[in-house]
Amino acid sequence: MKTGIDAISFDVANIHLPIKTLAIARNIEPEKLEKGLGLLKMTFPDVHQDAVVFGANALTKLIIDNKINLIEISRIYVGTESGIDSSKPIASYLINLMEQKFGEDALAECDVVDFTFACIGGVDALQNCLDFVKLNPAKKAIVVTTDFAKYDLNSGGEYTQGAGAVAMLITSDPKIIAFDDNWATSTKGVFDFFKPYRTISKEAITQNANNDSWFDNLEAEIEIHKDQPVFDGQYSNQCYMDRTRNAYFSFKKLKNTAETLYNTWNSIIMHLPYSFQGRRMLSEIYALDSSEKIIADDFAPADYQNKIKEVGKSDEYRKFVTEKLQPAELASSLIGNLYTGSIFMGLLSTLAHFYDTKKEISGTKFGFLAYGSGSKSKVFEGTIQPEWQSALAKTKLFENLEESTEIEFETYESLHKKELKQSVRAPKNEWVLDRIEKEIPTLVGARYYKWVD
Ligand SMILES: CC(=O)SCCNC(=O)CCNC(=O)[C@H](O)C(C)(C)COP(=O)(O)OP(=O)(O)OC[C@H]1O[C@@H](n2cnc3c(N)ncnc32)[C@H](O)[C@@H]1OP(=O)(O)O
Repeated sequence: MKTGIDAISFDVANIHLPIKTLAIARNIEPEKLEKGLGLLKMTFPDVHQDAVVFGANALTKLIIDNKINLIEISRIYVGTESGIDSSKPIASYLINLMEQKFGEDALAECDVVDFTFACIGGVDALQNCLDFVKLNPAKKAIVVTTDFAKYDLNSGGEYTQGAGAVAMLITSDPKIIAFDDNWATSTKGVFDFFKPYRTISKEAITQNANNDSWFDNLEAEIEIHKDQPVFDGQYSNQCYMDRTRNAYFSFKKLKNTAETLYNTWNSIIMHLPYSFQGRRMLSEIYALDSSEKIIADDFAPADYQNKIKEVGKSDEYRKFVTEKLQPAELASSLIGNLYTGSIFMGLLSTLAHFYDTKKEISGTKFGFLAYGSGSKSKVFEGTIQPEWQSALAKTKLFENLEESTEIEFETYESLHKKELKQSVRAPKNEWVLDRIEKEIPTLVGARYYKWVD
């Protein structure tokens, strides 16, 4: 029996800053961001949007577009690293909103939970739901990945920001992609990127202006959880490379194959914190998994990185990137980082590209290389199913991304500092954050959302 993704939908922030505008304001060469990292636009949440809003919108679209009967859904598992609460999961908010829209008690027996492991939490949720459906083939599950990839102003991560969600229906006999049973994992506990609770003075919060006004009543020194991570960019790249390489070669062992694995994949879907991360990180695996290219015996360890760089710049590798990686990069260039959703947006981007260019990919294999800081990689593969095109007909990814509204640099900065009070784009047919409770002691901090027609 096959298990996999039967339907997919998304919701991304529909306002953006051209990356060139940010580059000029920050005194960075635009070519570095555009040609070096593959960035074109950076999406950013509007005043009424947060991770719950994106997740709820993607989920609502999935339900409506695919006429899902909610009684059939046994699980809604959320991958996120943008939790708005240390106790109440985003999944609990989603249940409430879906019941508001589709009827009280529609999900009363549905199991819901959040999975958090940086950017790989959505893949963990997927793997769990696949196992569940394998055991219960008549049942269905939904995976929602939702995040706001927010970095400090002027930081090295600022130009990789983005926001949005991807939702997927997981069933037996899926229409889009069926996953194989082999999954390889590589794990190591490191501090490459994390979001710790930090003790911070009230003064510092006010200077940062990144606070909500209800902090005003707190003591001078408080412990807060910031949306923005503490990170070491180059070290996080090294961890990404080390984990994905180890998981890739474990996967080869699991499959017990001497064949160059990536040659068996029509497309390669990787976690893309920015568009060109995959192509910059994969050259090592590309070089190592083919005896003709290099293998450690051919050169001293000191030559190793140079040799990898050389391979990465070769025409052969460029051709490989264009064929196998570029379709996944297209949406990332126009959106930015989606954290848990990035790998699934890469899948959607690839499918939408082949759909728009009318390429038949049914029966081909896709390879997946997932990564989450902290750190963990999972490598797995799936086969595209005969009905993938009909399942994708309503998604219209690139048409939707074209409708994004450009914002000025000043608007971006005031959104980042939470100074803007009125939405840039009036909401329509979507969930919005209505208010945060500030008065009632037993509800302080509770977030309330509403649907806007
Ligand atoms: C969150 C996670 O997923 S962990 C894994 C990734 N880590 C992150 O996303 C953390 C947040 N982000 C960051 O810290 C940073 O944005 C990073 C680490 C991703 C990038 O760091 P930077 O210092 O900005 O860029 P870096 O020097 O690594 O690369 C710039 C690239 O642009 C190229 N470049 C520079 N100038 C130009 C130019 N004028 N024209 C063309 N290319 C240029 C460089 O050659 C280099 O590419 P190459 O190494 O492939 O040759």
